[in-house]
Amino acid sequence: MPKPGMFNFVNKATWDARNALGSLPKETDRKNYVDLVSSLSSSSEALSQGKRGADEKAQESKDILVTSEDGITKITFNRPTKKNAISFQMYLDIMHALKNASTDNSVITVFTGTGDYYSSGNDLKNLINDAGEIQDVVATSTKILREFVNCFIDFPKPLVAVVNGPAVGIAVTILALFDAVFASDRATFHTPFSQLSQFPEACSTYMFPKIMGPTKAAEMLLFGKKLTAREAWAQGLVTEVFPESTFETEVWTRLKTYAKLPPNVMRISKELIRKHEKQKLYTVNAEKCAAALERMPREEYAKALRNFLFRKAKAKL
Ligand SMILES: CCCCC/C=C/CC(=O)SCCNC(=O)CCNC(=O)[C@H](O)C(C)(C)COP(=O)(O)OP(=O)(O)OC[C@H]1O[C@@H](n2cnc3c(N)ncnc32)[C@H](O)[C@@H]1OP(=O)(O)O
Repeated sequence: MPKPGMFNFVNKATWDARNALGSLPKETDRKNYVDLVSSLSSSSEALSQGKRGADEKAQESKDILVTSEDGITKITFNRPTKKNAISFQMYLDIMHALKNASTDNSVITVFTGTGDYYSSGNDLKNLINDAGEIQDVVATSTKILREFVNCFIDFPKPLVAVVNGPAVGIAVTILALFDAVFASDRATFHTPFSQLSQFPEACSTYMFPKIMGPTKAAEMLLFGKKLTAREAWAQGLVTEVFPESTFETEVWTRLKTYAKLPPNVMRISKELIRKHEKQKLYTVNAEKCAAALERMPREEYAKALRNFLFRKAKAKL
């Protein structure tokens, strides 16, 4: 083989390395190569395990709790004083937790909330700065949102929501990407997007009509109708509703049984279920994000935000 040119970096490096070996017998050359690759792969595994361990520690932020027990990784919205509203940091922590959960030893992954709420959705204060001024952070939000939703589309193991109380906004829409949704009869499901001058996210514009039919989906996504747990079950968004008094015991007993099912077959079945939809879901997610960036009526949005942020002060007047 003639010596490759100086800008042909990879081939030149290969050529130089081979040349340096001189006339080594082919078999010895092959064995050395296999030994080298084996040593590299075991050290890179150790490195990634060490890194994963460090990541696990890093993700123990106070607002998102991650625990793993009985084959179940539990991701908890843990910001009860703010009704578990999801801050920017929490979106990042959840993505991190999902990435770890996809490769840890657990069989299923579960989301739930601390306190009386499951989650009040996006933290509306994500969009204001320390001085209380509304900022145009739509571009940043859109980027995080797209990656966040893709993590749910791609999540390879069974994903279950244990909806312990009211859920609002993105905490509701994302449920359509879960494999099972267990709700307390105290839970409600509210998507006030028009009231907030926002577009429905998390592929709900595609998944909700598919799950509940277009008119029921429009009732939720366009008109912001709040559903009770039983209504959400009747529309197919919720798998099963449990009485509040026995909710935790019944649900966790059930989940522990599910976590004993063979993990590989569940993972492959989930892949087969989602396979034909994946491309569509990525597209819908990207389209919603592009619409938020380019077509969001910012004045209406700012007004809706101001109404929420200053509602308590107004009520006192
Ligand atoms: C990366 C970005 C991605 C963007 C993705 C977009 C998603 C869209 C959505 O999720 S839209 C949905 C947004 N959520 C809401 O509109 C809910 C707003 N909150 C409320 O309407 C009410 O707070 C309530 C109905 C959830 C609860 O009412 P209640 O009267 O029982 O309690 P308080 O209002 O006093 O709430 C207690 C404190 O919690 C704060 N809080 C609650 N929800 C949010 C929230 N979503 N964002 C920010 N803060 C929230 C509330 O302000 C109180 O705090 P305070 O005690 O400091 O006043």
